[in-house]
Amino acid sequence: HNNKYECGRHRCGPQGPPIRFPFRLKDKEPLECGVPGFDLTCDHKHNTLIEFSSSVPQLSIKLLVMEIGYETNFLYLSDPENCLASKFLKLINTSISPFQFQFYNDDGPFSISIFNCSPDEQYHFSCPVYVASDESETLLGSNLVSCTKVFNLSTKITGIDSLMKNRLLLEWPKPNCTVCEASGKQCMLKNNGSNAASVECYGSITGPMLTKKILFYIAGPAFGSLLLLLLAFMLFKSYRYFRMKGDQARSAKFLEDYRALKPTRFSYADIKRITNGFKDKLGEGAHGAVFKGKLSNIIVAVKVLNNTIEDEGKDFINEVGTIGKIHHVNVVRLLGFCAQGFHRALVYDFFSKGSLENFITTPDNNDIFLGWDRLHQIALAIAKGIEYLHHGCEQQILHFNINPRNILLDDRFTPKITDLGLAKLCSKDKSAMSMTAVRGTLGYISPEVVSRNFGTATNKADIYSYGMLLLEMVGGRKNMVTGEEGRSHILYPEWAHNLIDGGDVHVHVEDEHDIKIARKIAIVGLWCIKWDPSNRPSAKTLVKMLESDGDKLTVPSNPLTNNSSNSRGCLSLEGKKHV
Ligand SMILES: Nc1ncnc2c1ncn2[C@@H]1O[C@H](COP(=O)(O)OP(=O)(O)OP(=O)(O)O)[C@@H](O)[C@H]1O
Repeated sequence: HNNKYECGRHRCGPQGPPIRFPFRLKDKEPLECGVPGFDLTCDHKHNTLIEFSSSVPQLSIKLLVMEIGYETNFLYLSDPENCLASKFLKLINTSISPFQFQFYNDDGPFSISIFNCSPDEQYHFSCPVYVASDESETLLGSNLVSCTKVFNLSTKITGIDSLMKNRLLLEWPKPNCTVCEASGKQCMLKNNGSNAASVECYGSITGPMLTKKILFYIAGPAFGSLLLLLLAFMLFKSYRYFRMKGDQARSAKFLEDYRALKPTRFSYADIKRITNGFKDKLGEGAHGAVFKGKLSNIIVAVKVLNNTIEDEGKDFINEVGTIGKIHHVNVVRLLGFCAQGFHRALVYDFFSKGSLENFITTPDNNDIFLGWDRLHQIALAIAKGIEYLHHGCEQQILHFNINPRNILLDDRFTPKITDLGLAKLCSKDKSAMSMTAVRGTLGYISPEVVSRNFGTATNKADIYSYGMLLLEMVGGRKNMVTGEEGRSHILYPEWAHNLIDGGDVHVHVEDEHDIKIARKIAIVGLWCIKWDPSNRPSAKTLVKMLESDGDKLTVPSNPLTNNSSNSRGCLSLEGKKHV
């Protein structure tokens, strides 16, 4: 009993049956681990063997233990030489105690025949002796013409057929551990092994067997998983390494392009990485969503375009090439782009203050209002940006969508015109409500762009939009009117003329200097929105007008003078100082 925990820990090989009471691994386990007659051994191939010895040495045989049915008291054997039939002849003449062959209970004895076949026939069989449970049938079926019957046996032993399959079933009546086994416990003889009929249960099978089980069922897979993990880790490391190498190369290329003021082409995977899986969304416009990203320590904004078509993106790349050549302090620079399958993206510098729209407000909104000097600087800088687009490039560039949302501000409130050429880059407009991709944003579109009846669209369309933007900056109101009622105001903003009434600016302004600025911006704005494009100033003139002190600027006439007094778009400024 002291050694009981030494018992039941063995197996000859990973596939072999577990060896526990009443079996014992001879020479490895103490005697009390098993019962006499149940000794097993292992061969050098890790097979489990049982020996049935006889006083006549030639009759002693060793068979392979394939399976031990501890809960059913069955032992499944086979012959390592694959000639179980000949071994069977010896077995029935040998004591196989404590085992017995399985017996029929009901059907009584039956006969078997054992044949010796000529060498010619023997190749059909694994060994010279053939067993048939039904003589004639087997002989006919197998056409054993050159076999001679060597043995006839009338027996109640069942399962003889399985000898042909090299399988023999033995059972042991005692000791009977089925109860212990069924309850997951270990089994041992009572009273120190004096009576094989009487057993008791203790511990659990999983206890002593655990080490083995751990080895075979847990440690094995665990080790395998560990190996897999190690492999995966190494793969991941090398992937990271090559990715890092790739990233470094891309970063180097990007920095090179950046210095050369050239947009870099990125793959969609790059775009994903730059935006960290599109994590930080800055906003969404009519053409797509904008995400914050990082590239070689440069913070970028990535615009992922909607409504793209899958093609080689040649037009897109050409267009991007043109836009990529545009470099001006007041125009957003295109750092890179992506054209892969359906994917189209544009990579720009990131501007922390967002768009000018965030700062369109009345002067009394101290938290947002930028101050008249700064507004003036912004207005002038935008005009310079437009002047560059219209007159400073090889090819005239028309924006067609100047509006406060498309003016971004950097840390020092330097304005940058963005969304350049987007109308051309995008195949279709998503939001028919607020935008017409080719024409611009409602509220900023010039009459001739809305309808060709009013003339042809020229660079003066951008001047019109810019004028609306200036008037918004002064009036502090959003120039977007939606719904049926607002339609006429979009076409011609009467309210803008009310900003300047009789030469005075109708905005809440205290300081003389500020009044001058507000007046100047408003007058320039009004000139820009003249109905006839030819009456609008060019971008060059705009710059001059805004750079002048403004005293000599005349207020343009209001084409709607007759009904302007009851204008629905009138700016309500009650209670504020009229200057
Ligand atoms: N380069 C950038 N840096 C910082 N923010 C940006 C940048 N580009 C765009 N944004 C922000 O992303 C949001 C969406 O911009 P986007 O240009 O797509 O739309 P929009 O101009 O508002 O609309 P639309 O495209 O219809 O004119 C806006 O809030 C804008 O301020």
